[in-house]
Amino acid sequence: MVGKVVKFGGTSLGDASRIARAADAVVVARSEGPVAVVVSAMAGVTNRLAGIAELAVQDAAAAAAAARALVASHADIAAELGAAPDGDLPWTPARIGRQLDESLPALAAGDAAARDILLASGEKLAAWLLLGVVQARGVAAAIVPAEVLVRTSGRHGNAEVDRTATSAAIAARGAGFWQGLLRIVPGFTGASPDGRTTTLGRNASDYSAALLAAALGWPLEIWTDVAGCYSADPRLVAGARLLRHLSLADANRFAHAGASVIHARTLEPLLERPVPLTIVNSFASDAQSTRIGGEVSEPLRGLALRHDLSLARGARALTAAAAFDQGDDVYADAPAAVVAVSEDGAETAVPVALLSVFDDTAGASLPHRCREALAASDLVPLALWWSRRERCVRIALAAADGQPALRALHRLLIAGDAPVPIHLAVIGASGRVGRRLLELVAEQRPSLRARGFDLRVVAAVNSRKAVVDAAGIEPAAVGARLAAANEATLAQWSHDLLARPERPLVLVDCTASADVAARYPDWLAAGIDIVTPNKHGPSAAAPLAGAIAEAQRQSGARLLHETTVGAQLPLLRTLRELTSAGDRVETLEAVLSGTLSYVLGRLQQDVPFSAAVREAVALGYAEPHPGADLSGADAARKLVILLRALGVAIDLDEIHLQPLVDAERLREPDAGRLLDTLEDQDAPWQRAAEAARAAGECWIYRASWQGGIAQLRAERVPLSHPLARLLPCENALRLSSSYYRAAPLTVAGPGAGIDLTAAGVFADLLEVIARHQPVEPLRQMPAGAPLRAVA
Ligand SMILES: NC(=O)C1=CN([C@@H]2O[C@H](COP(=O)(O)OP(=O)(O)OC[C@H]3O[C@@H](n4cnc5c(N)ncnc54)[C@H](O)[C@@H]3O)[C@@H](O)[C@H]2O)C=CC1
Ligand SMILES: N[C@@H](CC=O)C(=O)O
Repeated sequence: MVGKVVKFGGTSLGDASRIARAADAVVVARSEGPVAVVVSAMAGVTNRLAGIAELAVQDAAAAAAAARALVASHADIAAELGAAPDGDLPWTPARIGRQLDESLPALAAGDAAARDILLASGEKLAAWLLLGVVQARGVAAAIVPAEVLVRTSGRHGNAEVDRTATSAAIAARGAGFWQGLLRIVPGFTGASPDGRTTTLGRNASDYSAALLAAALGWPLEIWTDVAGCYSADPRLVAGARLLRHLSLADANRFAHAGASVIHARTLEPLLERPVPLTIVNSFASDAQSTRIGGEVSEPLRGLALRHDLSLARGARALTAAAAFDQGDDVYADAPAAVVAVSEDGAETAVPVALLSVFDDTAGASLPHRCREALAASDLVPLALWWSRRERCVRIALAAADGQPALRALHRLLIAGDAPVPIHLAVIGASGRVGRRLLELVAEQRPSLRARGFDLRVVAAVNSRKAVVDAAGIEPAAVGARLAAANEATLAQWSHDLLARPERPLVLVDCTASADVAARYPDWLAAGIDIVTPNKHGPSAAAPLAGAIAEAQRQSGARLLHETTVGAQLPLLRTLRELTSAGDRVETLEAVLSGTLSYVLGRLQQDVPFSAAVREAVALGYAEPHPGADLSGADAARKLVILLRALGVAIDLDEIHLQPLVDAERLREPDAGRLLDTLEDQDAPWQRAAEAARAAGECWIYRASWQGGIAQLRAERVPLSHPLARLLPCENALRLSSSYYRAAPLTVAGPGAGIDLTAAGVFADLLEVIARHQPVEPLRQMPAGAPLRAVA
């Protein structure tokens, strides 16, 4: 009976909930026939184990403590899942812990065999966890140690597999063994001829699974965090297409060129004994996948970029570059292999990008079309040649040109005139700003399409529910889709979103939630751009603010939040630009709260305080909880954001803040009940307004920064004061600086309101979108590189 081999990557087993989902998938698969499962270590565990191995050399006690903590964390997850395996177990966390303790002296001495025992324990612990959950779901299962199946050389750390001996060892167990119990095998691991544990090199669990599938003749499913193989890396190319059916040979050509997701080594056993391979996204609700092998295949059309190569300078260099295609795996394993050597043999290498372009429908015209596409994008290749062996065009480019060329060629050769999809996840989609933003998306979509972009809402979330749909959600249908959706926690929908492969993905946070803002570093690190009117992220204290900045720096994704101060007023960007041009703030005063500007303005028009607050709420100026406005806390966040734009390092707790109404009453969590308590403020505020009027003054809620002190409070100012002349809801800023000394820089206008805020958020969105123009401007050749094109 034919079964299947299912392999789970580290992200698919990243935490208790993911392990539970993996177990669910295994149970379903088992109900359909025999299954063997291969597991990676939980995400991050192999790196931690490698760190422990290094630590052991310097500080054995610290390494022992770290190893114990790591093992214990797996036992904790088993407890959380309520599932510890039973039966005849080859290992348990306790036994692995003892083994690691015992191997510490050898690890401290740098023993490679001990290091392999340590590294392999990640997969063993993951197998143990999955076994427990699968058994708890009523499936009879057992672990098979990889050491009894995978025969390798004794090269610890990166052992070579003896495929013949491995196939024989797997087959020797007999059909009944594999078809009876569900078998769980740790990936990445094997054993040397003398029976010692070896490891197969980084990311080798796919290879382990392929060895097992080929030996059993069973199809292989690799469950990972992407839906499969794309026509280009979807993190780099907007509009990359999922390749649904590839032949094994084409997948091998693509993988050799550096296409991500599948490693060429994984395909080797499958090429020898063909069985189909399917790549499945463990997290996506839609069932997209790439199937490799099998009866159906499509012509290969895609691009792969490698940027871990170097090209030596010198007259003969590029001619030699063509030898790249004749050499076997000159570049396959070395992190920065030299593609060619210079004439004098010196390795004065410059980093290059190597782009491989496959289009099996293009025939002999492909090199010519590539040249034209590069020229149309003002990109100059260092070399361009046809690889007869791989049937693709290879293009060597200056390293900085790699990604622009990838995007340009993908657009011009593969995607054609199809618009670039921009994927949107709207958080707070049922709120006032969120709903208006969705209307703008619907209204502006046609004009954006004419400019080559296809705006697609792929996720919509409110405080209780979430819809994620890669096929797109009509903006007008978001409300209904959310109403019909399942409940989802922030952790759940964030996790689903992080697993989405689509890029560009822009998360629009239209909440006022600190919990949502706390996730920004994770999303940014995953290359998800964020656009938001939520002040919690940009005004966050040091740890979160630092993590947000670092995630942007590392991934290149951006957080845009121009509306967090003054809604759509031209403020933050201008101030940042002035600061980068050398301006230095000296003093500033401002009215930053639209709500309080409105309320205090209406007092002057004899409207009672409590009625004015209700009006501000109804007009959409107030925060979801108006206590944030009345306490001054919302304005304080704006002052922090404003000062940071001016280069002043400041945190919220440094602001001297006087609330507009007493702090006790603001503890009321229910917004409606808070409004009901405000009537007793009417008389005192009426008296205060009259007294001010009698003195030729009015009340404003004034923000100031002077002598390094930032404060916010209600103040009386003469009617002639520039900040006194504002209409209700208007904001204003007066800034004196090194460039604005003679007369202050003044910006004033409506500073709150749903329409203006949503328009500002949309403007930020357009700025993010503009970065994804498919063709990028001309880049310079690296200075002083005497390279000669041989195209
Ligand atoms: N109204 C205005 O004039 C301006 C508003 N803003 C900001 O715009 C943002 C949105 O304001 P409104 O639309 O008035 O708020 P709202 O209360 O109408 O909507 C908030 C939305 O966020 C959702 N939400 C709350 N917590 C969530 C969570 N943890 N996970 C997922 N969704 C969650 C709610 O379900 C709702 O859909 C706020 O940050 C506000 O400060 C910024 C500038 C001006
Ligand atoms: N509640 C705010 C509006 C959004 O930032 C205000 O009143 O200014």
